[in-house]
Amino acid sequence: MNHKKQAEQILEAIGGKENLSAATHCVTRLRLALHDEGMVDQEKLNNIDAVKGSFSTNGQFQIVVGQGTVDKVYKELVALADVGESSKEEVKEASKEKMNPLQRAIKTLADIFIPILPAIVTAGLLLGINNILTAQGIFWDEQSIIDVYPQWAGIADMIIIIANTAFVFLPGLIGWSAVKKFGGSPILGIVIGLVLVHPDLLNAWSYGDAVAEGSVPTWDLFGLQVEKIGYQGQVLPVLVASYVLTKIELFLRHRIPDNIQLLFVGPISLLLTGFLTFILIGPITFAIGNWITDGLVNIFDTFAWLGGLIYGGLYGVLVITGMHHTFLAVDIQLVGSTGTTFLWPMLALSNIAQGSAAFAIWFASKDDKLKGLSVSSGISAWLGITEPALFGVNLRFKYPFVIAISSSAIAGLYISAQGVLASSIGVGGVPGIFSIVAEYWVDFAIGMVIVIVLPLVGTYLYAKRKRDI
Ligand SMILES: OC[C@H]1O[C@H](O[C@H]2O[C@H](CO)[C@@H](O)[C@H](O)[C@H]2O)[C@H](O)[C@@H](O)[C@@H]1O
Repeated sequence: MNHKKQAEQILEAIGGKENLSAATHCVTRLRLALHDEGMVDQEKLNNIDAVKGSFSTNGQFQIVVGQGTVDKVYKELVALADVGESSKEEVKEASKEKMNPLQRAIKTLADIFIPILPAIVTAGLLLGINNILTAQGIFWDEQSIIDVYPQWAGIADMIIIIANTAFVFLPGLIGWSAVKKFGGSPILGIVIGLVLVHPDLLNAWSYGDAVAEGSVPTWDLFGLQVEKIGYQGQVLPVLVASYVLTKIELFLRHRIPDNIQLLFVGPISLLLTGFLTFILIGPITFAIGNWITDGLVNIFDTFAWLGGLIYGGLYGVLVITGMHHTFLAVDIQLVGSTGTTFLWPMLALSNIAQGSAAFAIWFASKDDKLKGLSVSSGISAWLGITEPALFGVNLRFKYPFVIAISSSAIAGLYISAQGVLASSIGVGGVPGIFSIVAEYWVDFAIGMVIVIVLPLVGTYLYAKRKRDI
C-alpha cells in the first residue's frame, strides 16, 4: 500500500490541510481536530483503500485505518498537512473548543471514569469466577461448587478479596483519576479518596442499620455533631472532594514559594478538603447520590419493561454520542450502594446486538474489504468495544444499526421484566454473562439469543433483499 497516496486522498477528503487543526493517532485510528467537520466528503473518504470507517466523537473526527498502517499513514498526513505531530492531549484540547458546556461535562466524566475502567472490568470478571464457585443451583440443585468441594472455599474467598478491592477502595481510584483530570496532584487525589473509606469510619454499607439503631458515631466539633461515616462505593462525594482539593492545591501552588511548597501545599489542601468533605460535601452528595439511585431503582421497579425497552434501545445511540460513559458512573454508584446493577446487563446485550449485525454483513457481503471490516468489528463488539462496528459498518448502511437497536430494545424489555441483575460491571459483550447474578443466567441467556439471532437473521435477509453490499 502506498501510504503517501492514502494520506493525500484522506487529506483531500477531509477538506484539505486548511481544515486540519491538529492530528494524532491511536492503535487503529487517526484522531483529527478539524475546523469544520461539515467539509468532510464522506463518500470520498469511504472509498479510500486504507479507510475502514470514520466517525465523529467529542469534537474529534476519527478515521479507522487499522493496526500497523495507521502510524505510517499518520506520518505522511502530518508531513503533507504541515501540522506537526500532536499528542492525544493536544488534539483533545483542540477538539474541546467546539464543545458546549453539557458536552464538556460529559467528556469530563468520561475522562475520569475511562482510566479506571480496566480495574472495574477486572473486578467484574473475577466476581464472575467467584459467582461460578459459590452460587447454588448451577451444577447441583441447591448446592454450589464449594458446597460439594469444600476444599475450594479458601480459593473462592481469596478471589472475592482480590475482586472486591476495586469497589471497596473505589473512592481512591476515582480520586486519583479525578484530581489528575482537574489538574492537581494525583497522589493527593488517592489520599483524599482513601480518607473517605478509612477503616475507623462507620462503613457506608452499615449506615442504614446504624441509623435505624440510633448508633451512628459522631465527632463533636465545638458543639457541632458531624457523622463519622465512610463513603464506600459512592461516586459523588469523592468527585466533588477531588474538585475542591485541586482548586485549593492550585491556589496554594501559585502563592507559596517553590522551596516550601512541600511543607504547606499538601497538608493544607488535604486538611481543608477533609474537613469540608466530612462536614458538608460528604453528607450532601451522599444524600443526592442515594436519591438518584433510589429514584432510578423505583422507576425501574415500577416500569421495568418500559425502562428496559428505552435503555436497551437507546444505549447504541448513546455510544455514538459518547454520552454512554456517563452511565458508567451510574452503574458504579448502583453497584456501590445496592450491590448490583440492572442497567449494565442491557449494555452488554446492546453491544452484542451491534456485533451480531456486523457479523450478518460479513455473511451477506461479497466485498473483501467490507467482509474483513465486519468480521473484525463484530468480534470487537462481542468483546465490549462497539465503535468499529457502529461507525465502520452498521451506521454506514443504517439498517444493520436500526435492526441492532430494535433487537436490543426487545432484549432490554425482556431482561428488565425478569429483573436481571449484574453483580458488577464486567466485559460488556458475550463474556458479560459471568458478571450476571447466577440466578438470572437463564434469562440473560435468552436475552443473548434475542440479540444474536434477530440482528443476524434480520440484517442478513434485509441485505440480501437490498443487494447494496
Ligand atoms: O461501561 C462499562 C463498559 O465500558 C466499555 O464499553 C463501553 O465503552 C466502549 C468504548 O467507548 C463502547 O465501545 C461500548 O459500546 C460501551 O459499552 C467496555 O468495553 C465494556 O467492557 C464495559 O462493560
